[in-house]
Amino acid sequence: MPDTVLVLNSGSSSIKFGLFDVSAAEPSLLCKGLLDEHEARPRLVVKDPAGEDLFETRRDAPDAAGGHLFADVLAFIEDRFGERSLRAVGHRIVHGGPDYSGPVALTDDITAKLEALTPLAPLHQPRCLAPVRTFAAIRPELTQIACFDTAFHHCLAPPASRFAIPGRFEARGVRRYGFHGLSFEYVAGRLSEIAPELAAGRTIIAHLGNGASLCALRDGRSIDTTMGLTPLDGLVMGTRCGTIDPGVLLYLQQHENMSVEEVQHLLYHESGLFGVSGISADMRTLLASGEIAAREAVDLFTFRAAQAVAMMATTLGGLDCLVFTGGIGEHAKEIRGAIGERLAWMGLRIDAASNDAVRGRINGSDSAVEIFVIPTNEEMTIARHCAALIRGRHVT
Ligand SMILES: Nc1ncnc2c1ncn2[C@@H]1O[C@H](COP(=O)(O)OP(=O)(O)O)[C@@H](O)[C@H]1O
Ligand SMILES: CC(=O)OP(=O)(O)O
Ligand SMILES: [Mg+2]
Repeated sequence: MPDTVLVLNSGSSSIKFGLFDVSAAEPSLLCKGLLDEHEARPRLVVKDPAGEDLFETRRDAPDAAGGHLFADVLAFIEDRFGERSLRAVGHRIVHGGPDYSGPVALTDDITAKLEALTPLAPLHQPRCLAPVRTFAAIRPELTQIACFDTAFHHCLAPPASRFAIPGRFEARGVRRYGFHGLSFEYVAGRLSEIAPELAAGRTIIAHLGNGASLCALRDGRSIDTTMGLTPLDGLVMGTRCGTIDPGVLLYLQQHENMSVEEVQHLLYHESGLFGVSGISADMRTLLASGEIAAREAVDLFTFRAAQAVAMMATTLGGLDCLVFTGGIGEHAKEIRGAIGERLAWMGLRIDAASNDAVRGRINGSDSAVEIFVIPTNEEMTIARHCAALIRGRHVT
């Protein structure tokens, strides 16, 4: 019977999971799946590592953040892999606040502390923590481990970590944290395997998914990122506005008489690609649409992403390597191509034929910057951290 770890990745647009065998030095995937709560009858789908269907079940009605479906996942695992195989559940927790620079075994107190960070990640934190509460209720003896999106950026230092507001707020934790760290950590590791000569260089990883952010890395460590105190800052996202004049928020409250809750809802749920296009938050839908508003939303997305690459390159003092990842970064060649074109002045050249291929190195031979597409795997990062933690030798 293998030692296994169940990994949950609750993102803003999906809940994914993976079951990993952690008996060997490197975790290996046993099965993966998706909890789809968007349908009238929530659905659990489990596939083998090659993507072949293993199991599917539906519930009659939606429940709180897939609670019953999490119990179904446990039942499936115990049925398939034996009752005592599961050593821990590892969770992607989006906000770790100022205290966590690495993974931590969850207690009720820590979970409550993380719940208190909900105002700083209202789209994510409740979705990440709901399964923690569910598992604690149905399997109180099970070890649960939090792995934070913020931890990879814990080394951010001034001036990159600061806002230009009075220092007393920084002392209270109002600073740039950064997110998508589990993804950046995985991709940085893959880059050092694929192109070890670039590992010590100046790299930007563009995680372009439903949420989107850039990370500037030197020597494989984060030195700047586009998200800040919250995952609202930076790039244009599916339904989030990204960087915005803070005066807009004051205007909306003072002149549009919007409440704090209404402004929050507007910026997290009704803005970004969805708000600008008025059509969809989904990049696939926008790229396939003939509507002008769809094209304008896509244009704004690539305009702001390219601007942000130049900004991160300034932090790095130049650029050796740009990596695309996330649902859009991995699959939307049009978006990679448009960002590359906007950065031609920096010497970036994307090779059209390589860009059409799904992954790998995509720069032309005349490019001043190496450009890659590397699929992310946040679940693998979590599995590695959990395996190290349960073996009692965790290093961050
Ligand atoms: N083939 C594709 N072409 C363009 N966009 C795609 C493609 N596949 C996925 N995407 C986009 O990726 C985004 C979702 O990214 P993903 O990283 O899966 O999301 P999440 O942040 O929820 O993990 C959506 O905007 C989706 O349209
Ligand atoms: C932090 C964040 O934006 O995550 P996601 O991409 O899953 O929305
Ligand atoms: Mg994601």
